[in-house]
Amino acid sequence: MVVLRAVSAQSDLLGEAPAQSERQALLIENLSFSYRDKPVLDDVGFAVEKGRFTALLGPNGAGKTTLFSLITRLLETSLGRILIAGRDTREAGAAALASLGIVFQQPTLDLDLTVRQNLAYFARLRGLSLKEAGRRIDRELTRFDMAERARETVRSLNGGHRRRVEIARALLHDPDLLLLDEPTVGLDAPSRKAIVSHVHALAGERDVGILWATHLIDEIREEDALVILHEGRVVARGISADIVARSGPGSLDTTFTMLTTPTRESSAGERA
Ligand SMILES: Nc1ncnc2c1ncn2[C@@H]1O[C@H](COP(=O)(O)OP(=O)(O)OP(=O)(O)O)[C@@H](O)[C@H]1O
Repeated sequence: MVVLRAVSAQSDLLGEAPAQSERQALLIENLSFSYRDKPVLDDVGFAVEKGRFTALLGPNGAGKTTLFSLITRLLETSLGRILIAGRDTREAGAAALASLGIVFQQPTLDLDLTVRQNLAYFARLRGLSLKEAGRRIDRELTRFDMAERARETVRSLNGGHRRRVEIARALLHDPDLLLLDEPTVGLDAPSRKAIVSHVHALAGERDVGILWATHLIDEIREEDALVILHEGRVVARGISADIVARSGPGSLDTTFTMLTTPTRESSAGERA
C-alpha cells in the first residue's frame, strides 16, 4: 500500500518540466552526471524564478552539492543544459557565471581580515571601483544588521554573523541567482532562524532567484518553491503547500519521508 502510494505520488508531484522563460534566474534541463561509473544525477530538471525562494530539499547523498558543482562549472557534464539568467553555462562560460552568487557549505572567509576587508577584496575581484565597492559594502552590511561589525576581524564573530558576511559578499555584484549550499549547518537555533528569515526576505526585495539546498524541513515555508531531490532524481517540484496537498493528508515532513524512504519494491518500480 505504502509502496503504491509512493510511486503514484511521484508522478503526480512532478508535473510538466519547466520551459525557458524570461523571469528565470536558473533553468536546469535533463541534467545527468556520474562520478566515473557511479550515476549521481539522473535527468534533473527544474527552474528558479527571480524574486522567489526555492528550496532544494534532499537527504544526505541526494546529489545537492554535485548539482551546485555543475551549476558553478567545478564539474562538467555533456548531458543536459544549465541556463543562468538565460545564458547557457557551457556556451556563455564566464558571462553566465557573472550573474551568479554562491555561499558554499564550507566557510571561505579570511578569518584574520576584518569584515570590510573581506568584502572589499571580493568586490575588487569582481571589478567594482573603490567607490562603488564601498557603497555596496555599506548597503549589504546594513541589510544584514552587520554595519557596526565592519571593523572587527571575522575570527571574532560567531558562526551566524560569519554566515551573514558570506551572504553579503555573495550579493555585492547584484547577481540574478544566489546559491546557498546548506548555509545553516553548524549554527545554533536562533542564528539559523535569523539567516532563514533574512534570506527569505531578500528574494522579494532584490528580485534575486534563490536556490537554498537543505535537508531541514523547518527552513521551508508553505509559499516557497520546492524541489525534492532523492538519489539523484527530482521526485517533486512546485509550491511547497501544493506538493503537500497533492500528496495526501499530512505535513511536508510526511511527504518528504514518503518520497525519500523507498522500499525495495518502490525502488524497482521507479526504475522500471
Ligand atoms: N568526488 C566524488 N567521487 C565519487 N562519488 C562522490 C563524490 N562526491 C560525492 N559523491 C557521491 O555522490 C552522491 C551525491 O553526493 P552529494 O555530496 O552531491 O550529495 P548531497 O545531497 O550534497 O549530500 P550531503 O548533504 O551529504 O552533502 C553521494 O552518493 C556521494 O557519496
